[in-house]
Amino acid sequence: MNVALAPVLQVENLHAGFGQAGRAQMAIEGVTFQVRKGRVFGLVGESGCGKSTTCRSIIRLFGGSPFVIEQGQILFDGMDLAAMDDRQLTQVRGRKISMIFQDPMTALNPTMRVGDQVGEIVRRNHTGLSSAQVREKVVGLLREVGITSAERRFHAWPHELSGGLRQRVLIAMALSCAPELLIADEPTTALDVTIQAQVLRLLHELRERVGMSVLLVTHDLGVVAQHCDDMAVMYAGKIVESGSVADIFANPRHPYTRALLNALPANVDPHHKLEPIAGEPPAAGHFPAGCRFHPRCKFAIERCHIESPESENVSSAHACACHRKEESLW
Ligand SMILES: Nc1ncnc2c1ncn2[C@@H]1O[C@H](COP(=O)(O)OP(=O)(O)OP(=O)(O)O)[C@@H](O)[C@H]1O
Repeated sequence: MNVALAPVLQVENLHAGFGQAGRAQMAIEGVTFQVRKGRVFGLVGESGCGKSTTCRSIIRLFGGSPFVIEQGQILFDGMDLAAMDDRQLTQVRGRKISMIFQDPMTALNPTMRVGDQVGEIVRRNHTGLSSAQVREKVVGLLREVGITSAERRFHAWPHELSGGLRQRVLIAMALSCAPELLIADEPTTALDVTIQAQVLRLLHELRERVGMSVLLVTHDLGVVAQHCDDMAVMYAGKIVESGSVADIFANPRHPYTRALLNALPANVDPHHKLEPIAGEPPAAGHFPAGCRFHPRCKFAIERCHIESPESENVSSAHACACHRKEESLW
């Protein structure tokens, strides 16, 4: 086996949702995927399909909302994170797995200078450093994420930095523990397009330089095409298609993936009208019977209304959950 491609994270048949145990509404069901070592894995889908819930389940960060993992395993470094209690998870969270979020402003403390905030994390991860050593390490991290004049910016307040710089500060914090896995939940959605590209390029570079794996959440297939190696498409709490980015872009097998790809600007033929997917994705608690995509699917047949399709391989590293995945529909 190629050791470089061994999975660093394996999520197996994960069922999780919000509410009290026994009465919780499942937001994700049967979610299975692997993030391989040194690879960028893209999790893509429309708003509300369960991308954030999947990521947050891994490190169980829900800002106090009652949350239940009903079934499944989250295997990381030989441990099952789903079976760990909070105290055990603290040893993993922010040490071996770091996470960055969509809005870099709310994730920073507005009353603390950025250097001190990064320093706090450095101290936590590297005990026994002198103040001068902490400072040196912070400045090094700020430089590593491409912040120029790092010594000066050490003393800046978060509000003095642009959105792109703030996201870089958060990436510096996430990197201070040299994580094996970085979970980035829509890290660039709040940023404008040029800054988005810079931050994504930085993640890509770090993956190569530091060798970490990245789980990147996005609703943008263009981002997946440019920055990810492997991907999964989510719809209504389930993964409908997964595999290498090259395989899925060349040969999408799920009508939902196909529709998302059709809507990519580069694929839109100027002579044909863009066909958006009619209708809205259903919210947790309102999933239809059968295939969850069938009310919006122009290829749906009787079976799709009744029977939920299992995810099955269409080639060695490409799986799809659609009753019609083997047919030539397009
Ligand atoms: N704290 C919460 N309490 C109850 N339900 C929630 C909570 N957070 C999310 N949900 C529900 O779980 C489902 C999945 O939401 P989630 O945020 O994971 O989707 P998403 O794909 O990440 O969407 P977005 O791109 O908008 O963040 C949705 O139906 C949502 O309403």
